[in-house]
Amino acid sequence: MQVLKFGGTSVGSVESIKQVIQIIENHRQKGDQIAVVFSAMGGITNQLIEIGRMATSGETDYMELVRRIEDRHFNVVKALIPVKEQSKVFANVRGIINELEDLLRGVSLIRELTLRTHDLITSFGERLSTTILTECVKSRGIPAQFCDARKIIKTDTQFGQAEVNYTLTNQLIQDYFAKTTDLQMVTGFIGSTEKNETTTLGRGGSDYTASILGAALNAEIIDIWTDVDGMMTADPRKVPNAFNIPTITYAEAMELSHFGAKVIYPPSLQPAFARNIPVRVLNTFNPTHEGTVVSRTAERRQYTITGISSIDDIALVNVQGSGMIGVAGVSAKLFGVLAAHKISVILISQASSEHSICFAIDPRGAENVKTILDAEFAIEISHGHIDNIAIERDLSVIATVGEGMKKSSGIAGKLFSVLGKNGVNIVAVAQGSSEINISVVINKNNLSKALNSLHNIFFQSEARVLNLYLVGTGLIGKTLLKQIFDQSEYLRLEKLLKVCVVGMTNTKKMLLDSKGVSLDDWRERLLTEGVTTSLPAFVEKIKDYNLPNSVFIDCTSDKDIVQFYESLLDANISVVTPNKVANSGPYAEYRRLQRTALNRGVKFLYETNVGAGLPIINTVQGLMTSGDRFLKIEAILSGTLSFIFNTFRPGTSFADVVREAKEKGYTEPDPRDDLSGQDVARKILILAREAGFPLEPEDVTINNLLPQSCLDAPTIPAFFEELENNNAYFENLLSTAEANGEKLRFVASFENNKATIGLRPVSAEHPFYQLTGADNIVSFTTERYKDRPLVIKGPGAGAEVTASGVFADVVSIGSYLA
Ligand SMILES: NC(=O)C1=CN([C@@H]2O[C@H](COP(=O)(O)OP(=O)(O)OC[C@H]3O[C@@H](n4cnc5c(N)ncnc54)[C@H](OP(=O)(O)O)[C@@H]3O)[C@@H](O)[C@H]2O)C=CC1
Ligand SMILES: N[C@@H](CC=O)C(=O)O
Ligand code: NA
Repeated sequence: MQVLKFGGTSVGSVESIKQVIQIIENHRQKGDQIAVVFSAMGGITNQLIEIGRMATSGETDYMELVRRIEDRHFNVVKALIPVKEQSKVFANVRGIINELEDLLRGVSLIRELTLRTHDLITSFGERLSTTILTECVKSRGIPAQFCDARKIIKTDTQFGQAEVNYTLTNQLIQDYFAKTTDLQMVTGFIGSTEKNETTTLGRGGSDYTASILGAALNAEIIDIWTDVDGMMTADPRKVPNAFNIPTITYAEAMELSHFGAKVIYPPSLQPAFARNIPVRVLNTFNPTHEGTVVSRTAERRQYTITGISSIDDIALVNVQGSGMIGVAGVSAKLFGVLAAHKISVILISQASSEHSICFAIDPRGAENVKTILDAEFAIEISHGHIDNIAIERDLSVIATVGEGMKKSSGIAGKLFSVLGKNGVNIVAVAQGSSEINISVVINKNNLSKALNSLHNIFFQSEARVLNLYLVGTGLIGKTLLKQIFDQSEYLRLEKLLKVCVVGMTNTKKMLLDSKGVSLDDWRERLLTEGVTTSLPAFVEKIKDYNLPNSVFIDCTSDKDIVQFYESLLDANISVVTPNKVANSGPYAEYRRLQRTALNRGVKFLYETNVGAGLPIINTVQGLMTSGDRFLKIEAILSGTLSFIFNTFRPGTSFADVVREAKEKGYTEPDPRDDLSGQDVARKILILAREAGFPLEPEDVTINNLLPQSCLDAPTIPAFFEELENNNAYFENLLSTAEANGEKLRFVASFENNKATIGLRPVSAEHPFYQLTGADNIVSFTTERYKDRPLVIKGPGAGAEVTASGVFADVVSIGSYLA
């Protein structure tokens, strides 16, 4: 025997009823022995409740609503039952409606609606739907019989939420089914007392009917047909990556449903659970989908977590005071008074110090609870044993549920760590010793971020999502976007990383899309959909979005953007940048950013500040971490100047060589920064700081290479003009060096707390002599690398190598967050 139950949407329209009939026919064709339970047509129960209310308050137009109910059922008859059989069914439906009308007339006369009458009125929904469904099935040649559940489900007299008398009910069901071979079409939701008064079974009523029936008949399975593909790992409206759960245990379903998953109401499945009968949740509108099987034990799973659920709005009540420590009976009194006032408590947490108890409630009742507790604990409060009763609002609870969590270590660690890394403060925690639910209370504004980051971390076959915000779509920015686009498939498959660019801006326009901007047409979208921008507006948007695993990438050379870094890091957003400005300003500012990132558990990465993609900063940090000490740094740190002095020949134009360096993407946006030595000064300053020396910008001595007129040039074109004017000067520099068999190198050095940069002729024996192209070279002499220095050498400028360095920093944040 299999029991099928169809909910309100499944029997809500002609089209859906066709699906239902098809499902029933499929079972019949397979020879399955089935019984079918029906809810009222979607919306009818609420209408009946409204009609009851109207009749009680003397509103006469309730008859209009009754007409509409009748019409809706008649329309199904007209559409699904052959014409010659219709009149009999119309008469049948009319008979039921007449009974309802008589009842309502009585109610409107006495102007009183008891719970008992209320139950009787609402019973008409299931009686009407099941009557029609029975006729529809019969008209297709299936021997079916209408079964009024009031004959077989016996309850007490708690109208509205009656208790089932299982001994009597099981016997009645078994006797009834023993006597018939016809397909039984059973009204859900309703039963009757021993005196045959109509009762209803409360929330989840028709599921309950199916469960009672299944248990009494020892069914193989109970199929609950709904309008969704079973239960999901999270609410898909809040977590777009949520997916179907194929199997779940009763206990898990219970924990998840308590937290708002509305697909089924697991307490109504208790009779099936007690007899170990699996319940399958299926979709009438997608009948081939496997749905979710709820059973006593779930199969071995891929994930330790089964689902994540939330109650979006709660208030937390905190009862605290030194007078509570070691005093028995405080919680009994507290929860006793709450129970007496029928206040439902969602979550409780008490630390072993016994100094405070906090509990979560529906925020609508918060003021009332405060009044009640203030009165109940008035004496304790006046004596100072209990502080004031404090209410905290705008909170949410997230429940992470799964049998796989039992006796499995590291789950809580992972949960707290991912929330921590995303800046989600945990206000309260509760985990029962059943170990299948860890509930955390957080601020409501972090709910979406928390749900999505937890879902992302616990359902591991999914790629981790990294949300990127890019400022600067110039040379480095656009190259980075291209590299991310080209590499996205690899990252997804090999690194389980989904890199989403959710925001981008330049000086003209910004574009934000929380689903991610596709990187094949970002340029067009930025141009057409982008809106007027400013850095404060962009940063504000980022904070509003409040997405998990966020990274801010500064690919500008802007000097003012630095002011936003700290607040971004503070909001748990990592920062990656090739822009050297932040790290080469006042030392205190540099330190503050480092500390903020550290305190917040996020990353501030800038490998490309020195030597573009060459692993220079990482190397220094590695040496520092492992306890080495720096004695001397000697380096060529400008790709531009390297290129220039490797390319310039007497008799050619120095300005043209600088132009070529710019075209090749080696120079700063403003090439005066390179030629003035400013860029190199910043780099050696950053290196010295990374090596543990608290240098200020003015501690770097710049031996300038340019004639004064070039330094004074007010604009970039004027600068190039001055370079042309001074060609002889540059030729002279070069030929003097060459006459001595030397080459010109712009060298930065740091030793004995002193940083110096400047042009230096080097002879053939010097390791910097052989440098070609736009290469950089850095030589570190340290305690451990004293006899022979540690040397890093290679291309130190250019779009591809720089963007790839930025990219590597971004990906390392992905690995860190995972
Ligand atoms: N080239 C190289 O080899 C290396 C470069 N770097 C660093 O990379 C950074 C970027 O260089 P590059 O790509 O060549 O520079 P570009 O001039 O090509 O691009 C800069 C981008 O930043 C945008 N921008 C500037 N200021 C703002 C602002 N206030 N708000 C929003 N957007 C802004 C510009 O907007 P718009 O398009 O509207 O002008 C532009 O898109 C620099 O800091 C540089 O030092 C670091 C290592 C190596
Ligand atoms: N302009 C710089 C680029 C890297 O920071 C250089 O030439 O090295
Ligand atoms: Na580097």
